[in-house]
Amino acid sequence: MAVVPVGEVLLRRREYDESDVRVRPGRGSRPRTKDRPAHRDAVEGMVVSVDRGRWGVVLEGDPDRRMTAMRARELGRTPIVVGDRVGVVGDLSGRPDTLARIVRVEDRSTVLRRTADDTDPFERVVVANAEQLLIVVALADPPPRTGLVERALVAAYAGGLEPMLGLTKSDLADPEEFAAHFADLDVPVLLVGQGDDLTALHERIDGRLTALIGHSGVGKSTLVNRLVPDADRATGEVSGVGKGRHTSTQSVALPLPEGGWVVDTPGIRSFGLAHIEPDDVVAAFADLAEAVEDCPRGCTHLGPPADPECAFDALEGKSHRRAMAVRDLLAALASNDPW
Ligand SMILES: Nc1nc2c(ncn2[C@@H]2O[C@H](COP(=O)(O)OP(=O)(O)OP(=O)(O)O)[C@@H](O)[C@H]2O)c(=O)[nH]1
Ligand SMILES: [Zn+2]
Repeated sequence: MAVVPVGEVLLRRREYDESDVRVRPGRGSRPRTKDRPAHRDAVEGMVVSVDRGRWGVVLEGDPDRRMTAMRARELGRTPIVVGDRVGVVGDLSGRPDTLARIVRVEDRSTVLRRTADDTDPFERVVVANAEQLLIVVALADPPPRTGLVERALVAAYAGGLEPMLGLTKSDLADPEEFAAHFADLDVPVLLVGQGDDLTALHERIDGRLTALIGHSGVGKSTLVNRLVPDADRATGEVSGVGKGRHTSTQSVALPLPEGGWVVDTPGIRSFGLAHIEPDDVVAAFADLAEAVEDCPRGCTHLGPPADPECAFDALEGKSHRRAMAVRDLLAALASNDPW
């Protein structure tokens, strides 16, 4: 039975659209909302799928207690996304043709966003409350692009997710050179290709909520099918309870047999970096967050010539190396090229 730990912050309630509230990990500055006395009897659930006005919800983290729900009218157009912690009332039996009602959406502890692209003009939260982001990258076929990974890392740090890199196709190319780019960030790097042993990955994802992203063709589906042996069936089941067919552009949470969830995020091609400030990224690193308190006001931490007095440049040793690696991420953020 999968049980997803519920962060203290998630127990507070949300009554309006806070999808624009920026999550600053480690600062304790969560948005405050008024407590809502109604629906005290609502049962806690997690959203595992979204399909045109219907949400797949599991009760208390148990994949076997799955139901379809609608959004209560009083929530208006409050976005509800995969990973959201919700309160549900009504028919919770999950039997065919029954519909529960989502009456509450809890504050999110993390948000992974995507920007607008040509298929979807709106910026959206793709996954809420994921503790980690597994960035799946092929070492060849297609060749890896550090820029793409840097942007994913920025989105993870700014959204409060712990990132890790999962490299595939190490049978086609040596991982060392690519992995070296990210060594100073202390991002865990795991081999997760077709022939790789997944024990180390399981140690990190079992019992937790992990979002997976990856460019088309990197082998993400191959990996998901190894992690969740009945993933295709699970996806089908989720769609079966909704209004229509599952659309492959929606995120879906899949239960790991060992407990915990992976959220597959098909079709994500860009991240909402335009709305991220350099300090949102820096905040993910305690030593660097402290250092930048000595930076001049408005410092973007890019170093000379833009920021000649950046405190990053006064650091030494490991912190300096990490600062320079973070500076590379901030440069990717500043350039704001799409993937
Ligand atoms: N050589 C090699 N091929 C792999 C590995 N992992 C996956 N592949 C192959 O790469 C191709 C793409 O894999 P998929 O799992 O479909 O990739 P995906 O990232 O889900 O791509 P989309 O389905 O397009 O989103 C398939 O032909 C896989 O068999 C690997 O570790 N090594
Ligand atoms: Zn600075």
